[in-house]
Amino acid sequence: MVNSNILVNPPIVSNPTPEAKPFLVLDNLSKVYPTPTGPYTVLENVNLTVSEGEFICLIGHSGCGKSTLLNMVGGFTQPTTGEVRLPTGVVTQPGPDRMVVFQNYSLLPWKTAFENIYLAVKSVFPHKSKKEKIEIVREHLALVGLEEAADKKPTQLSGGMKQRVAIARALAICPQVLILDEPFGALDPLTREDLQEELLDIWRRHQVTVLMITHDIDEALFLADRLVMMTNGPAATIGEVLNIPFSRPRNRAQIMEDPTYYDLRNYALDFLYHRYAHDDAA
Ligand SMILES: Nc1ncnc2c1ncn2[C@@H]1O[C@H](COP(=O)(O)OP(=O)(O)OP(=O)(O)O)[C@@H](O)[C@H]1O
Repeated sequence: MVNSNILVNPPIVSNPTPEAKPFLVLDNLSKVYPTPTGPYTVLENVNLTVSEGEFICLIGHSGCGKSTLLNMVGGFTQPTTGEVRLPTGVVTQPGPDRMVVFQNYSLLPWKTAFENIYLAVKSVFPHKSKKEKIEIVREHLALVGLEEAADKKPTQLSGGMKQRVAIARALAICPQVLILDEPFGALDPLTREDLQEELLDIWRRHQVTVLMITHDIDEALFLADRLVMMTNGPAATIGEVLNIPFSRPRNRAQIMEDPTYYDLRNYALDFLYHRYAHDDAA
């Protein structure tokens, strides 16, 4: 267990609403599921305002409702109360402006890497010429360094390569928000670190707004502008939001030499394993 008294410089804890212009707004969201034993409140009073191009990581114990929250942003499930807003309006259904990448890659196994991306591009840009669509696919395969693997099927790709294809497919249709549900959870540590660096590079070039679930505090501290820490369910909510002040582009070795890194890390660990310890995790 981590003792919060050991913090030398307490990290800056931000309010959920930054001063920058709001882009994605989670406004007083709650989610209640009907169950055989009565209504079950998963989330309550969730408020968060995200700026355009921000990188947000979400952390919290298993079952607290992180996926439920991102599913509401994705439009796959509707909030019981409150709403998710983008400048284009209230989110009521899935749309190409919000693309999701899951941990299990979700590629079509009978299609090649190229075809998996092409299908997504074709469905979102039906009016583009075939030449343009092929160009978009090639450009995005190159973005994730997979030009050579274009004709391989998912079974011929490693986990890291499959996840690169899934990210390329999501970005090829130019979403405004990229939703990542523990995208690197199934990867070995070295591949995971490579993909974190690639994701940061892609994010910088695409200027996409990212919401990412992770169970890994170090991953969140390397990637995010802000780390959203969830309380435990039932009726989970956002407990605190940590500002992660490291300048960009980030260098992992440099960050790990910075005492602030350990202040933030200890603070997040204390939140998860002391203040909001989970029965199974405490
Ligand atoms: N359709 C549903 N009906 C009833 N309960 C549900 C439904 N979907 C999810 N839940 C419950 O809501 C809670 C939150 O689930 P969710 O998958 O959002 O958590 P999570 O934080 O993403 O978990 P993990 O980190 O393990 O993926 C869990 O208790 C889950 O059992």
